[in-house]
Amino acid sequence: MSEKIKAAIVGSTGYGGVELYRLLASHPYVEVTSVTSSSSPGSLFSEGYPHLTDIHQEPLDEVNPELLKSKADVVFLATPAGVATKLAPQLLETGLKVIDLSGDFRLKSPALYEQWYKKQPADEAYLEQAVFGLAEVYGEQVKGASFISNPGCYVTATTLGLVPALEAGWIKPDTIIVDAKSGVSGAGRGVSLGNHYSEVNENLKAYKLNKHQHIPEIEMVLSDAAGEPVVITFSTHLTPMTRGIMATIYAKVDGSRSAADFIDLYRSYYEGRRFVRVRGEGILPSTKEVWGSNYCDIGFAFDERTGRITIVSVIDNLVKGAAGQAIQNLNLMMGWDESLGLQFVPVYP
Ligand SMILES: NC(=O)C1=CN([C@@H]2O[C@H](COP(=O)(O)OP(=O)(O)OC[C@H]3O[C@@H](n4cnc5c(N)ncnc54)[C@H](OP(=O)(O)O)[C@@H]3O)[C@@H](O)[C@H]2O)C=CC1
Ligand SMILES: CC(=O)N[C@@H](CCC(=O)OP(=O)(O)O)C(=O)O
Repeated sequence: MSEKIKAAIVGSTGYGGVELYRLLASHPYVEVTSVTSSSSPGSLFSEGYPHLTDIHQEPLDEVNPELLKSKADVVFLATPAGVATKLAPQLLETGLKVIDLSGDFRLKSPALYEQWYKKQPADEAYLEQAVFGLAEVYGEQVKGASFISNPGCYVTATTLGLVPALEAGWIKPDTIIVDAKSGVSGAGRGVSLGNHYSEVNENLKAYKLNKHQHIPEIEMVLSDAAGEPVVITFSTHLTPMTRGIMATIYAKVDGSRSAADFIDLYRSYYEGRRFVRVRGEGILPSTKEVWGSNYCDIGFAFDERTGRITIVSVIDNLVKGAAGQAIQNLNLMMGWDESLGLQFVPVYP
């Protein structure tokens, strides 16, 4: 390739945005030409993030579709829910490609978005246009698309852990329970009572039980895989760690299957997809084993007494759960190898 494509990051001062910057900085075919701030345009990126001193020198741009069009080919939106609803259509109208990391275009039903996000939904024509970028499941639809809605972090860990079993009809859809845990960076950089140090440290908190905004998104993917409506019990917990999501998933097995059968099924489903690693028998993944990487690692335990399979799926929420998967989607959109710029080893310990 002779020329790099130019990328802009809106919401660069947040955790998803700064992670996009970190990963794109070493992408062989991408140059970051604009990082924006809606609240402090003109200031330096390194003022808010001193680790970027001498790495990024230009002032932050304002969020202006015409300016972005003049500087970029593709725009990543790492903004809170409700921002992309209006901004993404404006950017698409200028001819830019858009990858939205928020929940604004994931649910195809405006009523469902309003119900779970308590915000005004996007225009239906754009909801239709947005391709849901769960790369290992809908990668073929991502290829050549110009507008991607990147999946939620919990959604990525949970659905990658369930889709092969549901598609194969190996688990009973009405028995699924997901017990998920996230590191605090999942809540973004903004401070709130619930995520400051003394509230989180040495603490484990359940939150948004049966009310989490990722529930309809997970059910959308699982229903698609099962070929019938699926509803789940989904419980989220805040853990005293910076990065990482673990989804521990329980379901009744349909028929007679062992953990080894599940391992074979998942290895065959994800064959050729380098970012899903299926562990061997008796080996369960932990969040640190994917830290800083784009991997989703999956392991199994089968309980013969109850007939239940336990599936453990882990990701780094900021990489596979956000920026990494967004770049994986850019690679697929552009017809490149999906792993470009993402081929790094997890940070350990
Ligand atoms: N954190 C995570 O692990 C994940 C996050 N996501 C989603 O990605 C998105 C970003 O999340 P995250 O980075 O954690 O959030 P942060 O709160 O850390 O950052 C969001 C950034 O958006 C910018 N912003 C706020 N309002 C506007 C606006 N009206 N127009 C333009 N920019 C605005 C702010 O920067 P400024 O004021 O400088 O403009 C802010 O820094 C969210 O939708 C989130 O749900 C998805 C998966 C995982
Ligand atoms: C730890 C924590 O608070 N995590 C956030 C994840 C938010 C997120 O990623 O939001 P959308 O994908 O819906 O945009 C939460 O549970 O709401």
